[in-house]
Amino acid sequence: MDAVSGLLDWFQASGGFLDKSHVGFTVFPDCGRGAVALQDIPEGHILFKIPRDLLLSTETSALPGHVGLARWREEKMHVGWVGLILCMMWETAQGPRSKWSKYLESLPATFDTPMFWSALELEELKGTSVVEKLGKADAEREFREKLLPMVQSHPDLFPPDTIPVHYTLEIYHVMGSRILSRSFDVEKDDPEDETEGEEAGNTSLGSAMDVDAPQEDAESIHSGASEHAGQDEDAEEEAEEEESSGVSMVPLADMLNARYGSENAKLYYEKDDLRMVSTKSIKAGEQIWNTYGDLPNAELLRRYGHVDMLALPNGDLGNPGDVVEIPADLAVAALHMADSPITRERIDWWLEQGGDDVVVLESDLEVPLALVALIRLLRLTTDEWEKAVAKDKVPKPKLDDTVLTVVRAVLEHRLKEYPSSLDDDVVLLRDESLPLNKRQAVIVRVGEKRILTSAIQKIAAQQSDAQSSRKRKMQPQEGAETGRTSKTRRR
Ligand SMILES: C[S@@+](CC[C@H](N)C(=O)[O-])C[C@H]1O[C@@H](n2cnc3c(N)ncnc32)[C@H](O)[C@@H]1O
Repeated sequence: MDAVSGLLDWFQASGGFLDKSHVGFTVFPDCGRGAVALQDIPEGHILFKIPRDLLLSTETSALPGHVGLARWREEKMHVGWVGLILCMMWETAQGPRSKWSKYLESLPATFDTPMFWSALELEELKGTSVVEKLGKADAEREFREKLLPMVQSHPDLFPPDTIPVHYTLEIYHVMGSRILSRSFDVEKDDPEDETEGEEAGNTSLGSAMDVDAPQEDAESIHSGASEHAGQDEDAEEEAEEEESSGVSMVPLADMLNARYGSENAKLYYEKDDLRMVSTKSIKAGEQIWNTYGDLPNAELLRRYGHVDMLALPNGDLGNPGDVVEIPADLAVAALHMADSPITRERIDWWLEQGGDDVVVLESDLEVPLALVALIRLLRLTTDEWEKAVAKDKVPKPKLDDTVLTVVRAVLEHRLKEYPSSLDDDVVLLRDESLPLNKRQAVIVRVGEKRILTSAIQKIAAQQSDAQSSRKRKMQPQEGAETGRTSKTRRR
């Protein structure tokens, strides 16, 4: 725990407050370092406070000022995470001269996240959405096209002999992963905002983890993190609007682990500091958990490198937050429609109307309404389609038997995207010698396949009920016959 005690000394010497009588830090066997209650903690208790100037961001690092703020923006260093990554590299290169050297030393330098997996390991994630979301190629493009030119054109700030030591692609990925797994999106301290103390600013947006508004009016907004990777031209233009300067590394707050449904502490912001506050009473000896937004295992693995395994209501082990992402294109395939200009036109219109290109099936197994609306749109006759466009109206998500049959076909197609069967994967998980990355990949697939399989079974049951009821309606009704018979008899 040397790294932690050094970090705590630095934290307190730099103006941070830690309630040492209530909060300790230790290593948990299955989640690494984390916080523990040293005595019973009531709800609403301040566990620690981080002065805003201890946050590490493009606002607090001196680097953007040294480069020149105009140049920084011209080179688009304020878009995405590349600017913060460069600040973290530069602060590390400053060694003990950096205010954050003790903090940076304490951060992990290796990760279990799929960003660092081999091609063979990534194969295990086939069928899940993890691989396409990694954005490794786009991240590396940012490194080559934005970060390196900036570094090479400022030998005063980045001496050439330090480039192979501190500004490599490998370190770039490590810094990106530190941000992905540990940053917070912190609302700027707005000098225009005249309100005092607790009324500071607006609610922050979500980054790796959320920071909430001041406790009284705390209202959490979960929004996607503006990740450094995967930004195409359009997204980049949008991102320009969305400045990334609030994305901050927050010492100590990033030492808390999280598990589905276990949150008992949360980070709030005030005008001058951020505060980790208990959101429930916590018993002595219990872990102090933050929340990462109760994410599905696919996202936990991609961002944090771990998965959640809890007892589910049906007795299985898994993550209640698991979901299956279904590309809208699968509806086209399930309807046996050709990938023609006509089909493309409808899909493009769907997207223009605000429809998503991916629909999400959750563990409640409810058929996603967006999928129903999309299927109905694709099935419109030419006349109906033209009317829908003229009225600017996407069909209502009415689920009838025909649409249900297509939904089932979509889910069956989706299930086939995984190379192995659910049963095979369940057997695989019994093998205790399975390497960690493979085990986590199998856990992700199993969670998703269980949802798909159960949803298909549920639809099959609905279809067979509907079929039986149709048969009953078509057959002469027994009651009526009996009635006639009895009438006849009576006669
Ligand atoms: C914000 S940091 C928390 C502190 C971290 N445990 C450490 O040792 O520095 C997030 C990282 O903690 C680990 N972690 C958090 N919650 C976990 C959990 N429920 N199970 C396993 N690992 C977890 C993951 O490695 C994740 O990337």
